[in-house]
Amino acid sequence: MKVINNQQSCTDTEEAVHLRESVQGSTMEDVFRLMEEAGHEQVIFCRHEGSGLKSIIALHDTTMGPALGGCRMAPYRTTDEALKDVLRLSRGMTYKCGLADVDFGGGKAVIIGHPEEDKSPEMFRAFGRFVGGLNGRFFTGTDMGTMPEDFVHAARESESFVGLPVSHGGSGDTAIPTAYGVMQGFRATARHLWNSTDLGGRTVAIQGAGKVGARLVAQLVEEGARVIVADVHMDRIRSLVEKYPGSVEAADVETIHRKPCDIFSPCAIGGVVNNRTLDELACQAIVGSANNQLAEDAHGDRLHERGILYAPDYLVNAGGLIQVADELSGYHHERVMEKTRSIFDMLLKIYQLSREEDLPTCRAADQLVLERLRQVSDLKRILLGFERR
Ligand SMILES: NC(=O)c1ccc[n+]([C@@H]2O[C@H](COP(=O)([O-])OP(=O)(O)OC[C@H]3O[C@@H](n4cnc5c(N)ncnc54)[C@H](O)[C@@H]3O)[C@@H](O)[C@H]2O)c1
Repeated sequence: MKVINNQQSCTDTEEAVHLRESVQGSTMEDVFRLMEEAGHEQVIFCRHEGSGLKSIIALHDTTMGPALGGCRMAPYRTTDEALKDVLRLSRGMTYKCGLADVDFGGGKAVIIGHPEEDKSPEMFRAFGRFVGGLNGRFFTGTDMGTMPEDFVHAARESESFVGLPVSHGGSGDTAIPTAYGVMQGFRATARHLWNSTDLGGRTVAIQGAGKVGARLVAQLVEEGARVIVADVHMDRIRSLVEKYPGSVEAADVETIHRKPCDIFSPCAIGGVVNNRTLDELACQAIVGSANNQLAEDAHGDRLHERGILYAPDYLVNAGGLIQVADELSGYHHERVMEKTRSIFDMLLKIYQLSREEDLPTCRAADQLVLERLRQVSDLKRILLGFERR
């Protein structure tokens, strides 16, 4: 990042003066203020003229290990919007890694650009070089707007990439462990609410029948549950209703959250629990794969007041993260599924803490993450070795 000296020199161009004024005005100060507010360690701005790459990498917390998190590509309207997104997402990754009990910290990258128009192999190679320059402080892969194939180019420049296509050493579709983790979430919720992990006879309303949602429908039907499902792609719903007659019912995307059910499962978009939907929810619990289901933390407090049990999304959807993290220790499918199974126990622990301390579950989960960070940083006080400089 270019830092301009306070003093104006007599050789300054008009452009340099303008840049200094905008930097002095607020931008640099704001980046540090934003980093301070959420506790970020490092923010890196990357620009490559030839490929048009403009990227921001944010490392939130590396107490538990190198930062791990996807790289999102989106046509952000302003740098400010991109910066705020990467700061928010990277902080979320610290929490996700904390509860998933993986030895990684929180990080994320964004590339500013249109995923369908602006990509090129050179752009991802340039990104690969910037990530490589972090010398193992950050590992990344796909997120919204990026595909495993994009990182085949990036991986030519550095080894800090995960989630590559299987033909390039990646571990394959993360929706498999993600759906498995959500099933653990359903079972833990059933145990907590109804004292049995059996989902037979329960009604689950699933918003989004994509890679994760469609897998959940199949598994729930197999366990004897009744499923209500909505998706903006009507063909996906039609084929599920035809495949599972009598067990699956179609619902409208606008009203699925209002359907009376045991569990509402958001598996499409974020922010589904918001000021508009909160009072309309007719479920006993919310357990789903979508990221950032609560529009704001305060909505978690209101769910608690309403007596709706909320399974923190960053725990329940951690199966995909567990899989890509495992790639860095030589991927092993059974090990991934075993670790993903532990979402069941962790969720029960959160529900228990929430009940004992009358805390919203989202706050109980945050508390457990902070406790893990404290324990790991205490462990790291033990010196591993000494290298003569
Ligand atoms: N796949 C993973 O490993 C993984 C991991 C963690 C989190 N997640 C999150 O889980 C969610 C589902 O992931 P996925 O891999 O199944 O994605 P996907 O893109 O395969 O499926 C999403 C589905 O939601 C539908 N949809 C979009 N907007 C909708 C709306 N307003 N109402 C109803 N349906 C709508 C889409 O048509 C699509 O069928 C996403 O929010 C994703 O970020 C996924």
